[in-house]
Amino acid sequence: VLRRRRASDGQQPIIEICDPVIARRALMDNADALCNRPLNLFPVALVSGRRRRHSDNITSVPYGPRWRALRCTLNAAILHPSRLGHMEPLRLEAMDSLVADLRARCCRGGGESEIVVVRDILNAAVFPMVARTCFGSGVDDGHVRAMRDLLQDFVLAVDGAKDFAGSKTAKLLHWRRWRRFLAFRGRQAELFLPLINARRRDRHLIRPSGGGLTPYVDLLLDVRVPDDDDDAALRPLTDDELVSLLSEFLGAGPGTMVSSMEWTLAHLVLQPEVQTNVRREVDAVEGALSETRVRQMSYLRAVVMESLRLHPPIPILLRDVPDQAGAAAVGCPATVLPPEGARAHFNLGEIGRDKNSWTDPDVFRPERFLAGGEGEGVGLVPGPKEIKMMPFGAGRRACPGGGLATMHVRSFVAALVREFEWAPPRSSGGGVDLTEVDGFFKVMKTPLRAAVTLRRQRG
Ligand code: HEM
Repeated sequence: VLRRRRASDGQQPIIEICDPVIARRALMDNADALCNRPLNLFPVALVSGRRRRHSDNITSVPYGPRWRALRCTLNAAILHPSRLGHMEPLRLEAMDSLVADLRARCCRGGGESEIVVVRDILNAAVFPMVARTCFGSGVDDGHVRAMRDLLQDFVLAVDGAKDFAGSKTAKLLHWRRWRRFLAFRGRQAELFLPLINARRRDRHLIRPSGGGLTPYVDLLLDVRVPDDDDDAALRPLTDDELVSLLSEFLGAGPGTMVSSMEWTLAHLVLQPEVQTNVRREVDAVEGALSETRVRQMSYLRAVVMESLRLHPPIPILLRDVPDQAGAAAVGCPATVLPPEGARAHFNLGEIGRDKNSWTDPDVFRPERFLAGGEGEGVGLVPGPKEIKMMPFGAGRRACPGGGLATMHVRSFVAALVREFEWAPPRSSGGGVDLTEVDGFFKVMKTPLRAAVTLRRQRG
């Protein structure tokens, strides 16, 4: 339940929490004691060599006025439920282009089923949508591809960097990888700054993208944050901060959503009866898969919730345990806390599979989230009473993007199930391997390959 082990870089002990009751006590009852992430773990902070107070995106900024200003900016204009509708044109466009692409592949194959690597087709559809949420609809395909490649390389480098974070000796040993890692920030700046400057220059002339959606970069250009030395004085964001916040948005969104879509489709491939139930619900709806229509699909919601319970796309939630109050919050005797503090790792996969919360916790059974089921009333982010799962975290630093992300995931799955049949590939072994790999994201060790067959032509 409560495991203690030392971090691989030998720096701070890790307190691993797998019990939802301890997680609730730590993150809800003792929210004040645990409201920051361990900064020395963030490769971005390592690369920039910044001091703590200069950390510069929402994930890494310490809890306080600057965090509040940045988080409110993202929430108010993009993630707030009242704004989600503005995202609809971009989402429908991305779904249409994914469906058209898959349909063309099926037709070229003469109506036979086509084998697709699901992660690849999803990445190709989701990333451009998120990039346009950031930079506006005018950003060209070449730039979008370059950003996607860079972010993918970054995720790979971060996964590789884990074993040498913080340790000087290890850094020397892995100096090649380290240098490559150092180069990322420069490459991000080279790629993003021309786009930021173009928006700086032209944004007043350009209509908002996606039917009223103001690109994230425009919001960031307008925001004023408390100054580092004087909270009462406000200043615009620096170029460095802009690059970091945009990278965070591009990194947080597509990877998590594609992971969730891939896991969900894997279960639909393995359990055709679940796929049929989703299809029945989706087929009952005529016309575009608007947000309003998708919201009414309760079985689809249950399927996505069940997928998030079993395979939370972010495997571990991190908190800095700086002092005795923090140690007490995670149920750790203060006497075992070394002067340099500790890190708390909340294992989201194990918390979602707790046998005291769920019957047959390892079984994929969406019905548990329907009315009368044991998961009825469980939300994306837990309330103060109880934690049964927390794929979007909990407490002050919980993910602000859950509403948007699950709307994207549900809509894409609905579109793909409406147009195509999904089955295991008959050739090449034919199996679906549900083995997980925990890196930056929780992904399928063997990327899902599925046999896709066109169901019907839509007018
Ligand atoms: C399925 C998709 C997603 C999952 C599973 C996910 C999960 C998470 C988790 C577990 C955390 C840590 C929460 C904590 O420490 O308590 C987090 C933080 C965060 N997420 Fe997400 N996320 C998703 C999508 C998104 C999207 C689409 C955005 C932005 C548009 C986003 C923005 C953020 C930000 C800014 C934070 C840091 C919040 C803070 O420190 O105040 N996420 N996310």
